Amino acid sequence: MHIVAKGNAAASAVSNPTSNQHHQQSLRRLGFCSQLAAGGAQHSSPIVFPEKRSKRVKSSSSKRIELTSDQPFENPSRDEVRIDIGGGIPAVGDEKSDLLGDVVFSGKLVWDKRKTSVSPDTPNGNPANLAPADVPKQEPLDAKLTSKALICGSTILHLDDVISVTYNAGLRYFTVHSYPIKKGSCGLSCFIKPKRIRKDYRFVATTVKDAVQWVGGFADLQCYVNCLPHPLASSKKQASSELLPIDTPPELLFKCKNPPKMLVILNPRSGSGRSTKVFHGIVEPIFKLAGFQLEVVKTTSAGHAKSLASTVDISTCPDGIICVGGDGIINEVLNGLLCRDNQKEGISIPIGIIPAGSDNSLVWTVLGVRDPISAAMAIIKGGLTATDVFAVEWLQTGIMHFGMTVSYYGFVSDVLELSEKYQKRFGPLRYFVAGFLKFLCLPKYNYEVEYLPASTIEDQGNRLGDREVVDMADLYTDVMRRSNTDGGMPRASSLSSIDSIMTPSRVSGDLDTTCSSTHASTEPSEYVRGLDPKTKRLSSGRSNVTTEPEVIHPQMPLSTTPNWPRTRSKSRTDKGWAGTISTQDSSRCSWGNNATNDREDISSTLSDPGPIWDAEPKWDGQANWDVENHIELPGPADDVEGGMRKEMIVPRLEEKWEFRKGQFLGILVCNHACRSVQSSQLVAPKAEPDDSTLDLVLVHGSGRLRLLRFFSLLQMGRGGHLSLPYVEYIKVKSVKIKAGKQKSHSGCGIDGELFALNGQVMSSLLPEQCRLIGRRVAYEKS
Ligand SMILES: Nc1ncnc2c1ncn2[C@@H]1O[C@H](COP(=O)(O)OP(=O)(O)OP(=O)(O)O)[C@@H](O)[C@H]1O
Repeated sequence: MHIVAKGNAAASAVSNPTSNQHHQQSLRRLGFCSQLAAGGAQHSSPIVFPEKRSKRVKSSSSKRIELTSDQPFENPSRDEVRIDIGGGIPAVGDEKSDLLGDVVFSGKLVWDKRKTSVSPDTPNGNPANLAPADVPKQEPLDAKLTSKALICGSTILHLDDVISVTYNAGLRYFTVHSYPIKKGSCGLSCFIKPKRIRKDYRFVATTVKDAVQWVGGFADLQCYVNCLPHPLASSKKQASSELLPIDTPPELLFKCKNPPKMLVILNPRSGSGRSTKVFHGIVEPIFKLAGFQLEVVKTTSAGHAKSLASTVDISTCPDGIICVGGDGIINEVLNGLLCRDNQKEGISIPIGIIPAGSDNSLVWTVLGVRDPISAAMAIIKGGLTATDVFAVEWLQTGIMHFGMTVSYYGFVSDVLELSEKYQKRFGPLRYFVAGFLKFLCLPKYNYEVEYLPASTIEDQGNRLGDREVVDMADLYTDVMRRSNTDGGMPRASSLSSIDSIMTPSRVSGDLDTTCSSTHASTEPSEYVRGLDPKTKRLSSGRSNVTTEPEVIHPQMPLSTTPNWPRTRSKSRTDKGWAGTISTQDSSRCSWGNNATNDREDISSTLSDPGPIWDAEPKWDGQANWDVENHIELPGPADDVEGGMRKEMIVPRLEEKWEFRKGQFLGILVCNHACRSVQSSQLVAPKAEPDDSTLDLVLVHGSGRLRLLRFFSLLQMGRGGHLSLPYVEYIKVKSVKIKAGKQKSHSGCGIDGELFALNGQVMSSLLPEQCRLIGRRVAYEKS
């Protein structure tokens, strides 16, 4: 292993400049962020956000030092405590220490562990009460700031855990604010959940200019910097020789960027009322530390969040909306966003989630975080994770409701409905009570289910010759118009109930199997029978229809469009996402295999920005989500926005809708794996939130024994429930469900909202994806 350059040489090169000009050049050469501040007004506690520094950091790569295993730190202090924050990162000197990334800056630092009093002037922990020359009498340690960590002596502080850095202009001190995971002591660690706690590390650089370099290095690495005025500036005290003049030269200030501005929608009833405490007590201070500007609105009733999201002026919260609560409040916000006049803008508004409800399956499953601090850090670190959105459409009325987690029918939706009655009396226990009662008097549920397996589309997508060209505009869905009218029952509760539904005490089995497996072509459902002739043929899988003119019946669903319902009457040009529909439809339907791969590429780009020097600033200026962060799937070039009629390719007449009819204990249509925060439950292990498919779980039959076996295996979280002989698990593009004759058991739950299942509903994915703020982390880490 080789040392490319000596870190201290680089450090001293900038710490002793001969002139201001030389100094600025040095800073530039090293890629630091000493950009001219916008005037001297920056003394007023500016919050600093890094600029696009990637190129500068990159260009300095020749001067960067590679951290290698044969470059041990010299003279580590004896009383130094090694803090391996984050776990699993090797100690400096280990053969894997290059995992800590490229060195951005190196030099000497003193880790000042003395306690300082916290005053109103120093809320961020910088030592205003210490005299500038009051440096602890400790030996300076070799220190390096790498792209992944700050290493001081044998201490490693991972940047993943860092929220921001506070620096007072003109001082040698700077403070790093972090929330590392505190592990339990060895004996208890397996019983105690790892928890993040705040830790502030104060360091003293060799010189003021060095301090600026260190802080600039953090800014280069996308850490937020709170740059405060000199502590003596206000008291007009004489600056010592070590201090810079009160009017700090502008080249030593970091350029201020607009801090992220977001709207927080907080459901004060979530999690039995703990959400307010969670937000104000735990999460808000973290956002403040990171410089976020938040406008907090507490909901006053069910539906408030939806109306807020549908009407909010996005220029007041250009960086997104943060939902504080359970899955229900997120669902409201999603539906509100999709109700906006400009739907394309609506769905592109990023959604952040702070879990504070009974269950938060979405953020846990998709981002891998389940505690509020980790969720806040994911938002602060930024990045976007694309997530499919499904629409459940009531085919007879055209009403739509959107979701990102799951829609469900049968026993679970019945329990949710019943649990509403016990909300006040039992709180979160209501699911258990309702589940138990429902279990004791378990009804029989009858449904007709039609589904379009995902593989059918992909197979057909490869057979170019068999495709039919359909005018894209005819397939455009007027989703907004119909989704504005909500129908059905009032909301009952969330999916969390699946987890906590029941532990039955009595079992009596009833092992009837009444499912029938029929092909849609031979036994179309009533709904399919009601379609126009062409649609019927499309749905039934016959392959001899080619060019006859298409008749579109208002209010009539079309089964040729597996991923989205088709348009009725809305004009094409005024709909924001028409163009993207064209692109995505094509990729979803016609080039299924390629599309899947391309989509994964795109998703991974979103989730992983690559090396830090290639990363864009996360909150750079005013967000323009359409342009800067638009998630677009690959597909043929189109120009719908320009008014051209687009064509898309739809698999021709080969859609093999499968048909099931009979008794079902439950039907679950999952958009992601549906992990539960409360247990190891995992409903759809193969589901991915961005794979353009839905995962259908059919629990056939009736009877308590079946139900008990299913739930017992479901709770184990190993997918055992899917191996039961009466459970089917299929990846699908679209599902149609219709209740049997027992109208009393016909609820439909969507992400915690409960609706009446009147007539037939169809679940399918929207062509656009939603953006959750944050990147996925490994589940174990949270
Ligand atoms: N101020 C309010 N008063 C009453 N209900 C509200 C209020 N704000 C939101 N709601 C409703 O509460 C529902 C549940 O919210 P959320 O999912 O955030 O909490 P939760 O604790 O997970 O609840 P649950 O376990 O019942 O789903 C939302 O769907 C919304 O309709």
